[in-house]
Amino acid sequence: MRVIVYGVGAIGGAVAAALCDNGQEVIGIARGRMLWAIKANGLHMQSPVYDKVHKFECVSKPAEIEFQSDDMILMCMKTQDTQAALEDLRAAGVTTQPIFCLQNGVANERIALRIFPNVHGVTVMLPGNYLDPGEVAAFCEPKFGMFDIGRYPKGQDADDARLARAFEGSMIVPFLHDDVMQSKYGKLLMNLQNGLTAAFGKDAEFEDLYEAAKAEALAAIEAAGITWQDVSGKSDPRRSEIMRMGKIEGLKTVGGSTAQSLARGGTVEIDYLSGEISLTGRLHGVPTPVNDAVSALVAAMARDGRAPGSADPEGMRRALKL
Ligand SMILES: NC(=O)C1=CN([C@@H]2O[C@H](COP(=O)(O)OP(=O)(O)OC[C@H]3O[C@@H](n4cnc5c(N)ncnc54)[C@H](OP(=O)(O)O)[C@@H]3O)[C@@H](O)[C@H]2O)C=CC1
Ligand SMILES: CC(C)(CO)C(=O)C(=O)O
Repeated sequence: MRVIVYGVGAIGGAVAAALCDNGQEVIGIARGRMLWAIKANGLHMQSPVYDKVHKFECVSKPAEIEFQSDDMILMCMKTQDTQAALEDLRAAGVTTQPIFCLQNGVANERIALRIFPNVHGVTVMLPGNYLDPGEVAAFCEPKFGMFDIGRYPKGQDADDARLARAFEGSMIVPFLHDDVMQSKYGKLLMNLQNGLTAAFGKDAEFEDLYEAAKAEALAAIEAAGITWQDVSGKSDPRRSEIMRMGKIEGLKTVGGSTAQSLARGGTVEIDYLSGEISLTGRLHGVPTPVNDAVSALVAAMARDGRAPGSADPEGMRRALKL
């Protein structure tokens, strides 16, 4: 059994490191300078209690892999890159192998299920950082983080158990879940902070905007009849044991995964985070002005190449009359 880590960045890097520690056969798929750095020097993974370099096979696209029926495929790219990545898997001959979506938001599983029959969701609770090509970090201790794992749209099966076993005892703690999308909706509510952190900076005051975005989200998902599970720090008792925020000497983060995308330049995932709430609201007649404004602002910042933290929360409050 091999584990294909598709999209080696912050999360894919942490996952590859945890699996390598467990003696799993890992094949990474990466691109750009990340690919060349891993090929040349391996992947350097750090946490407050961890500092290792891992060497594993890494390729530039699925077509370079001869897929086997018992391979597991872990989707670790941002949602805006999912469709193209799935098409490359199909072209490379993937059929019934399990596709696990280790991604924020709730859109990936549905996108994957159009193409592949065996799709699984994973809620990723792991603050990860893509520092530089070949360099990734996770800021929690004692573990990098924890995953809820289950079949999409519901239930759990032997492939979920196989993935959980692959992580058992590693720096990532796996939990099997009967209704993983409930957990992923709970994580989506937390990720409504991603756009705010990206726009205004991780140390800015925007609690009022987050609370307003969350209230809209709760109204929209209730109108849609969606049930969710609170997996936030305040409510999920697993977090305090497994993942406490720590420090890594000499390393700083610009913020969550969306802020990191802005910092590196390129595209952002915001339409599948705040934008998922706008979509749900529009489908069910619930206004979502705060989430609409956050998506529009962060998309514009990405388009214009603006740095994370370069927008002013007062401007948004004024525009929204908050
Ligand atoms: N970072 C975090 O703390 C957390 C992130 N998540 C979620 O995990 C997912 C991944 O996020 P994260 O790890 O931060 O993202 P990163 O951008 O750090 O890593 C994704 C990597 O995948 C690469 N990639 C994208 N498409 C392809 C492709 N077709 N072939 C090869 N490589 C590809 C990207 O390349 P390129 O850079 O060139 O685009 C990038 O290097 C997202 O859904 C995110 O929301 C969930 C919890 C926490
Ligand atoms: C909540 C957080 C910040 C870390 O788990 C995240 O999901 C992200 O950065 O996208």
